[in-house]
Parts: sequence; C-alpha cells; structure tokens
Amino acid sequence: MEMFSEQLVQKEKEQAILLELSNRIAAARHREDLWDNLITAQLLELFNSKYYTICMINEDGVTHSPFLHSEESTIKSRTGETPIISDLHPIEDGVFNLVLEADGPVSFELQKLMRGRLVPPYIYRWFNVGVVEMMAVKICNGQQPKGLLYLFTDQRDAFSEVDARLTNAITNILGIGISNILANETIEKQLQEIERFRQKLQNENHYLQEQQGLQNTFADIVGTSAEMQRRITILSRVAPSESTVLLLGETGTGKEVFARAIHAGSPRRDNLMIKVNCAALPPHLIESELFGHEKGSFTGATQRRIGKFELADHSTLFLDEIGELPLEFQSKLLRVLQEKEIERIGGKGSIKVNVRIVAATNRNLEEEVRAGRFRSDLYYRLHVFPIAIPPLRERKEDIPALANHFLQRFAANSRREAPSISAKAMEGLMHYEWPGNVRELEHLMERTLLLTTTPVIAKIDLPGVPVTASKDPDSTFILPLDLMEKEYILKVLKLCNGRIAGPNGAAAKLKLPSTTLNSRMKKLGIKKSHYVNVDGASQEE
Ligand SMILES: Nc1ncnc2c1ncn2[C@@H]1O[C@H](COP(=O)(O)OP(=O)(O)OP(=O)(O)O)[C@@H](O)[C@H]1O
Repeated sequence: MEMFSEQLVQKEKEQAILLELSNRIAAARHREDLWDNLITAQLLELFNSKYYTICMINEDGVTHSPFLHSEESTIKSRTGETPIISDLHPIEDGVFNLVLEADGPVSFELQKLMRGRLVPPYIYRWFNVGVVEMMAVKICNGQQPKGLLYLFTDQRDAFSEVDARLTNAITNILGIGISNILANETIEKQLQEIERFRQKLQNENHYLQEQQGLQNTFADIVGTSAEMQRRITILSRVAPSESTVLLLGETGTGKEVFARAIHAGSPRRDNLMIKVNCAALPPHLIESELFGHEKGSFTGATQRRIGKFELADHSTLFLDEIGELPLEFQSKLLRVLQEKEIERIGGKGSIKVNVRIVAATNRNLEEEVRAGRFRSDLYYRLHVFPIAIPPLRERKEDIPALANHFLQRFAANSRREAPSISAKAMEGLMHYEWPGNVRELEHLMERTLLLTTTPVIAKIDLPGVPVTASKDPDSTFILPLDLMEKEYILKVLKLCNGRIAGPNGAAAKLKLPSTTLNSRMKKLGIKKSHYVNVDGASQEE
C-alpha cells in the first residue's frame, strides 16, 4: 500500500514536471530559452542523469551536430576541454545510427561501448569526465526523426527505471520545440539579410542622390550664349512648379541635363528622378515597365514588378524619346496622366500616383501629330511648358566654354593637367556643324585629350574633315593610321544611326562582314557611347 502511494506521488511529481517542461519548451523562441536552467535541471532530474546533449541531423542528411548541451563548466574544469570535439559527426558513427533505427531509448555502458569496433570520439570524452552509462533516444517532429537526446550518468543502472512513455512524451515536445526554434532562427537570419539589403539600398540611394545633386543643378549647365541664358532663366522658373515640361531638341543638345536640373530645382529633389527611355523598350514591355505587373499576369511574369510610375511616386518621371512611344500605348499613357492613377498588369485595382512628368524628344512632334503617329490629345497634355534647346551650331559662342569644361573634367578624371586649346584648333571647332551636338563635342574632347601629350592642343581632327585634304600649312601633322580608321568607322556608324549589321548597317556600307567590323571596333576601342545616345537607344548592339 505504502509502495503504491509512493509510486503515485512519484507519478504526480513527474506529471507536474512534464507539464512545466512542455510549457517552457513551447514558449522557447531561441536556443538560449531552451537551455534555461530550469529546463536543464528538470530534464536531468527526470532522467536521473548528470549531463545531456541534443544533437540534430544536419541538412546534408549524413552528419549530425550538437544543438544544445547541459552546462559544461564542470566538464571543462576537469578535462580542460569541451566534450564536443568536433561540430560535425557522421550519422553512421556506431551510436547515432543505432539509436535512429531503434524504436525507443537505447542504453549503453561506456566501457563496453569502447571495446567495440566503431567508437564515436565523443564517447571517450564523456568517459573521461566520469560517465558510466549513456542513454539516447530519438527526437522526432511528427514521424520524422530530427536528432537525438543523449543523457549521461555516473551511476550504474540509473536508466533502468526510466519510463518509456515519459521519454516519448519529452522527446515529442522537444521535437516540436526545436523545429520551432530552427524555423525561427531561419526567419531571423532572413530578416537580418533583408535589413542588410535595405541598408545597402538606402546607402546606394543616398549616393545616387548625391551624385545627381552634384551634376545636375542649373550651375552645371554650361552655356553663356544669350540663347542658353534665356532658357536657363525659364528653366529656373518652371522647375519649382508642378508643370509638365516638354524638352525639344536634336540629339545630344542637353535635354537630359535640363530634365535633371528641373528635378534638382523642384521640391521633389530629395527623391530619385526616374528615367525611362521610351525608344529602348520593346513595345510589348512598355506597359509593364511603366505600370508594373503582378506575378503570373502573363507568360514570363515570374515575379511582381513595380513600374516606373510607382517608383517615381512623389518624384519626377523623365520620359525620354517620348516621340518613339507606340500609338497603341499613347492612349493608356494619356489616361494615366489625366487620372493620376495606374493599374499594374493583372492588378485588381488602381493605384494613385503623384508624379511630375518631364518628357523629351528629338522629333518634331507637331509633324508626328499631322502624320498620325502621335495622338494630338497626348501632345497637348505634354505641351504645357515646352522648352526648345537650340542645336550647338546655332549657339557657337558656347563651344569654347563647353570644350574647356569637358577637357577639364576628363583631365581631372585621369589626374592630369588639362591642356589648353590653341586658337587655330578652336577655330576648327567653331566652324564645324556638330550634327551630334554637345555629346559629339564631349566625345571629341575625350579622344583629343587621350591623344594629347603636349600642354597645348595644336589641332583637333574633326569627324568628316579628311586630314589629308587639309589646306592647313601644318599639314605635315600625320594622324596615326589606326586613329584615322577609328574616326572613319565612327563617322560611318553615326551615318547609319549606330546600326552595325543589316542592309543599312555600317558593315554593309564598309563592305565588311559585321563580325569583322565588330572585332575592329573592339580593337580600336570604339565604344557604343562614342556613337549613340549614352542610354543605349541605338538600334542594335
Ligand atoms: N549645356 C551643357 N553643359 C554641360 N554638359 C552638357 C550640356 N549639354 C549637354 N551636355 C552633355 O552632353 C551629353 C549629352 O547631353 P544629354 O544626354 O542631356 O542630351 P540629350 O539631348 O538628352 O540627348 P538625346 O536626345 O540623344 O537623348 C551629356 O553627357 C551631357 O552631360
């Protein structure tokens, strides 16, 4: 009778510990919570043991590693080292695999175990700290074995009275608790990663804004001619307003420079200006590029994509080469400009956007409207505040300042003193027609600086002006053959609008296979930016 009530008391005690343990394990979010003193003490008490270790199977499926172990300071003080000698043990270590295959707990006598053929190294360590017996039991999550709970004791037959039901209950709770902790650790790691990316993006954003701020104020627009001064004044007036601005001008006249100055002079300057080159977009991608799409909204839409309009919310959207926009899309754009809301492709509703539009084109839009290639309603919507930038040949007074400005910029980049331009060379620049406008001058100055080793630039070879035909008394000046070839190829490329292959391409004109032309261009260092718009709006690579 007395024995019966003793058993009853013992059972009740176990039940209470079990309840307390399961509550604590369920609440654990991190390994440290599980390592909590009380959990450790209760586990050891329940199983009459001195130490415990939890080892989990690694993702590779062939090794296991310690996940948690009872306080080891006592062990360290006796052996001077930790019982876990390696962080990675093979599952087939002669103990771990044996327990995984068994149905319930398996007890081992250490001395006997060490006489065996395959002895995991950690067994010697435990033996050295006085462990006599070890019991190990599977930890499962559902049916899936995840690891083992090892219990160690310095007593003989200490595990004989351990109740199998109790062991199962504890290892089941541990299985769920540890899976939660591992999932939580993964989520925390991912959150840290996201935070790192967020921080990186923020830094890049600051950097870009700084760069933008440095390069694009009104002060950076070089041009003292009355023509330019008048436009800069207009620009400074319209910039702070919300007005749509339409920039008109030939290629390379500085439309983008103006657009950036408008943004930099507006209250939206703290956000990044978003630029879309309408000519560079294949027609079937324009809508998704500008308005975005939901995942799965069309073949290839594997991720949700935020469109440029949304990106430009509370900022400026620069629609470059707007004259190239396909007619079918123009009505959609008009609707968005009128309603100030967009709908992502495959989206369920419309999204309000607060975007200031600056558009640019080198086409004569009125003519485009007349020819039926541009919608007149969209034209009038954009034509609120047009600014036409004159070509360089109509404001030649700006050439000296621009040429010196570029020389100085490129010289500073290559940490050298900028050479000066002789009167004769400058005269050549003033007489040239500049079909590529300021961009052409910019590239020419870059090339000239590369070829100049003297403090004064005596002569500048202009594209299309044959060196040999020069009536110049200084015609003893010989241009290296490769440079001559480079200039000539550049000229043809420009004539062909940057097109290399095809019947209207430069290769056909030069009577060369396009692959040969490509490799010659590579050898001569001809970059795409030397002959097309920097945004890559050329017809082909
Ligand atoms: N007034 C200026 N002052 C300083 N740099 C200028 C000026 N105008 C143009 N540039 C430079 O010339 C190059 C071409 O200018 P930009 O890209 O603004 O021309 P664009 O009219 O937009 O050309 P496209 O029509 O081909 O897109 C740029 O590198 C720009 O920095």
